[in-house]
Amino acid sequence: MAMEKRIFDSEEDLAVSLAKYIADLSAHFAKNRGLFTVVLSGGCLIECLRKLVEPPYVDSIDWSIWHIFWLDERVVPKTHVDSNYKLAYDGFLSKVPIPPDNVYAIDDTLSAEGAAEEYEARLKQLVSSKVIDISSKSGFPKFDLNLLGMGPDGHVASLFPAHPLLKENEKWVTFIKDSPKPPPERITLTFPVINSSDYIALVVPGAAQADAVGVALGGGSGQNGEALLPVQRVAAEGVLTWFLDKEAASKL
Ligand SMILES: O=C1O[C@H](COP(=O)(O)O)[C@@H](O)[C@H](O)[C@H]1O
Repeated sequence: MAMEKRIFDSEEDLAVSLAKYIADLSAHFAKNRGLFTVVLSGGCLIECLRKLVEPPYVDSIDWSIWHIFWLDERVVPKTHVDSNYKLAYDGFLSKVPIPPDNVYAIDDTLSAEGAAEEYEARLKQLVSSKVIDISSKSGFPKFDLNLLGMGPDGHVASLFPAHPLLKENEKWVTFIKDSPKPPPERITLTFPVINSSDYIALVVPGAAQADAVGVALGGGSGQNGEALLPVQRVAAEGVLTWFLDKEAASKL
């Protein structure tokens, strides 16, 4: 795995650089695949995408090739303030012409178990129709770009510290009913899927995440050499790029 760390003077500079990084990847995949599969997190990631919906990118990106997926979702209606879909729609998707059929939201009418099963089945269909690639290395779906955020406790997606879901290595999509961060019921992609991505951007602005960034990039480990934090299990099959601002990087 190739890993790169980018540290910016401000969150504004981070957002500018992130937009260029994503636009360049969109152009790369347009040329080489004619499709661009992008996984969105919730949280502050969406705010960090704000430069993409402004000129020059809003006009220059070929949005018709984009296919949007969710890294994780809360089991709430799409209109609920806690919905990652609503966050992404209000802050990003409503502002760019991605074809609505290419936006794969999680079914908000189902239970946590049902929604996870349904999303995994939908991903399988999209693998069959060749929208999503399969990793020849892992056998798991391989998204082109996975846009990850990280919580102050080092969680990514809905994969929390010391939770048994960290070790899920068969399912593509699973569910949690005891999330330590509300709301408790969520569905999430699993680590084998996250780590099969071609490109992962770990977008981490703000002082609240500094301790976790310090542990993760400082190589902190537990007694058996095990990763202390979920974020330390992130390892892109292709390239992992950290986008940090000065505050987030202050403990490095
Ligand atoms: O609950 C969640 O938290 C993480 C991190 O959120 P942030 O607000 O600290 O950026 C987010 O990436 C995930 O998608 C979300 O469901």
